Amino acid sequence: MSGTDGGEPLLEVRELCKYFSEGGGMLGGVTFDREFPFLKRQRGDVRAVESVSFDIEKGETLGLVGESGCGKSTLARTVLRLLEPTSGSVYFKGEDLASLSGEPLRRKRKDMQMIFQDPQSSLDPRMKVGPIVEEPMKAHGMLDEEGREARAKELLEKVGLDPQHYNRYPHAFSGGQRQRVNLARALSVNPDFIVCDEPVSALDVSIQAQVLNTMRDLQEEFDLTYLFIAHDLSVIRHISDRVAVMYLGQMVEIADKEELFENPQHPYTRALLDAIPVPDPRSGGRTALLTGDVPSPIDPPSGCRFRTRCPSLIRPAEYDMTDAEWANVVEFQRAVKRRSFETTNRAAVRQRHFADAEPGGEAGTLLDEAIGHVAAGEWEEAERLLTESFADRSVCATEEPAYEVSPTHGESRHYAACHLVRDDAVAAGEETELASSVGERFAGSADVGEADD
Ligand SMILES: Nc1ncnc2c1ncn2[C@@H]1O[C@H](COP(=O)(O)OP(=O)(O)OP(=O)(O)O)[C@@H](O)[C@H]1O
Repeated sequence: MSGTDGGEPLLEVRELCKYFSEGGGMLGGVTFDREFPFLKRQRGDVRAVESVSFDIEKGETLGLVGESGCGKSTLARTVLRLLEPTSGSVYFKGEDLASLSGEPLRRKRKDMQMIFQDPQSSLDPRMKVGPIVEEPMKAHGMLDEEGREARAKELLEKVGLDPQHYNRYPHAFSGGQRQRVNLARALSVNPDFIVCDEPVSALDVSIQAQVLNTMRDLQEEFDLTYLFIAHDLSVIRHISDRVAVMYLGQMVEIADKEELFENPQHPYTRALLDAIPVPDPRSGGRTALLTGDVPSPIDPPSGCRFRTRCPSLIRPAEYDMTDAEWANVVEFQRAVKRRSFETTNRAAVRQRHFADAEPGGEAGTLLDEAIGHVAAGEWEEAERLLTESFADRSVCATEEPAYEVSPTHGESRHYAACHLVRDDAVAAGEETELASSVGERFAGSADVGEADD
């Protein structure tokens, strides 16, 4: 899903995957605990980044947002080839980075710099800031000693520091100033592209905006392109032209900033936006929070990875249910999975979960069976029956979503990986292998649920 129209992309990322091996083992990936040998551990690859595609146009800032552990840093490092991709391609100025190694890759790296979250630990405390800024120039054989010193002083001034501080040590600077030193250091080799990994997260809120403004000024002056990672949507809103939202290793939505904030299409994006603290303390700060645990990237859910927490899971077409009945079924299935209530008897379970709306027909029969298991304390049986009969039959489980919709703000393309938008889509991804094997019965026939989020 290339993000932009018109201009040449500086960076093109295609179907990029990065898996971390968690060992294999002789027993087919199963290991045993030494202290508690009855405990088995399933090992497999951590699918940190899976099939990610996007473009970044020259001169723009793409904001990358998502909860901790969703794969933002791994994606950034894999794009820069600091980590070897498992598969997929990264084209920088039209050149496939995967085809480079050794000296040509090292030379290319000059054009692609990275700034990290913690300005403290990324600066060597034993070095003065002048030599710190000069270090990358030295490594790439740029200028002579005098030239490097002059450029370092000039850059210190450009990033908002006093060039007289050339001989100071990092500890003499505040957090914001240290991040400015990092900026000067990254700029020293005249890069085209800078990956900024949570560059202001460790700074006081009052300092964040100042550093972000400097970054924007530098972008203009030096014709820079940024991939800007943050978990804080207000920071993303401040700096980005377009925004990409990541969940459990995959892109779920990419759109123009205004489009993403004003017309979000993915329930995960909406949940993130709802979780932004609001300024009025009387409203309770946060309006809604994401519930449920993030599944393991070792064994992510089929279809849409967000479906196990999604407030808008689509009802399987084969069941005749009202929205309220379906909402109760989903809530019950998740509660059983979490074992989040005490087992009592059938009537109490019904009263607790289906007082206002209980489905009849085939769904009602299955539900009755599941409630019977719960009342008998047979949690596993209940969980299996509910998952197989309901959650796994949703199109959200059987088909991987990939759609493009028409934007209502701006010109950029709007990608949304959610089946809820399929009726409005101008383009859709191909049916996956999973869909054709598991979901044949449901493909093309599932109904779009109207559960509100
Ligand atoms: N070297 C590694 N070996 C195994 N798993 C890893 C490795 N690095 C990252 N992971 C796993 O990959 C997933 C993505 O991690 P990553 O650090 O990229 O996420 P993130 O979104 O940048 O998180 P944060 O905002 O906390 O930095 C996580 O499940 C993490 O545990």
